[in-house]
Amino acid sequence: MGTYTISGSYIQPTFPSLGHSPFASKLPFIRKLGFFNSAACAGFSSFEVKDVSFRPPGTQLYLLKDVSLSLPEKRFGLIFGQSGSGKTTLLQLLAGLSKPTTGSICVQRYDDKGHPIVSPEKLTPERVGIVFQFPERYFLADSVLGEITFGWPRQKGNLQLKQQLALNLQRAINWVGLSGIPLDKDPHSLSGGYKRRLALAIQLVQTPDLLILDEPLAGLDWKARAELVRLLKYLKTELTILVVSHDLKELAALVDCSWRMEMGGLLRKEPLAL
Ligand SMILES: Nc1ncnc2c1ncn2[C@@H]1O[C@H](COP(=O)(O)OP(=O)(O)OP(=O)(O)O)[C@@H](O)[C@H]1O
Repeated sequence: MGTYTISGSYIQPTFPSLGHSPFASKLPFIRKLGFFNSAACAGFSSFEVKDVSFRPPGTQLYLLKDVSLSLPEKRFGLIFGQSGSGKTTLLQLLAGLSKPTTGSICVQRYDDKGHPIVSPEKLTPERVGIVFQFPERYFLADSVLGEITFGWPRQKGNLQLKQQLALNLQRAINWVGLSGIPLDKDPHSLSGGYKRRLALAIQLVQTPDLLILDEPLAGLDWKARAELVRLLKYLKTELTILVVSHDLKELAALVDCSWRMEMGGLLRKEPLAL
């Protein structure tokens, strides 16, 4: 693993060449590294799912049928619906973990008047951060810093990328309110709420254009849930967030767009009725 100099609240990673890490094959697919800097120009972007159907390879059953949705940047979207209806399946497609059988998942740029500018771009996995249900179950490192940097490049070179990662790391830790936690603390010893913050920080290091959360409040006590909702309210000012959750009441104040997933993988827009 790389080594890190921690001085005050600053972190300086150094990356020795380790060749092929024995952990590489176990690297969870959620630790994707990538960068995308949204073009700073007028107008806005929207994440657009168009007529997506999905049938797992080798099966005849469609889990999603003609799903369409549009989520403008810096908005908070919520998908709800019965267990087994296909919500997680849709998130996996958005994160690029499976490919739609038909349909497209794109980012469309619009001008100030809402007219599309240029052709839609494919939403690539590097532009998406995903935090699965109970992300703490996938923690592998024995320190907070090790957990955040687990998927970072270990080989020599690409200094610019590493410097950028270190800066992003500092920002992600501040964003999620982990700056008071020693970076050498065992992540397994954190409280439930802080484990979720850590899972978020891991994804925020890559500055995702779209942050996807599957049941972010599940399994937390009331206090940790309230704190996480507050954190999501703040993150919403910086990022586009799409959440799958059964906790409609607690998230309602954050939600800009909502959809119900019907059994059989049919998605329809539906405002929250609380
Ligand atoms: N690879 C697969 N092959 C066949 N069926 C699958 C596959 N993956 C998921 N399913 C089935 O697809 C349906 C939708 O699953 P999914 O996990 O997306 O539902 P969900 O709405 O997220 O449920 P929950 O709220 O319980 O997480 C379920 O019936 C599930 O068993």
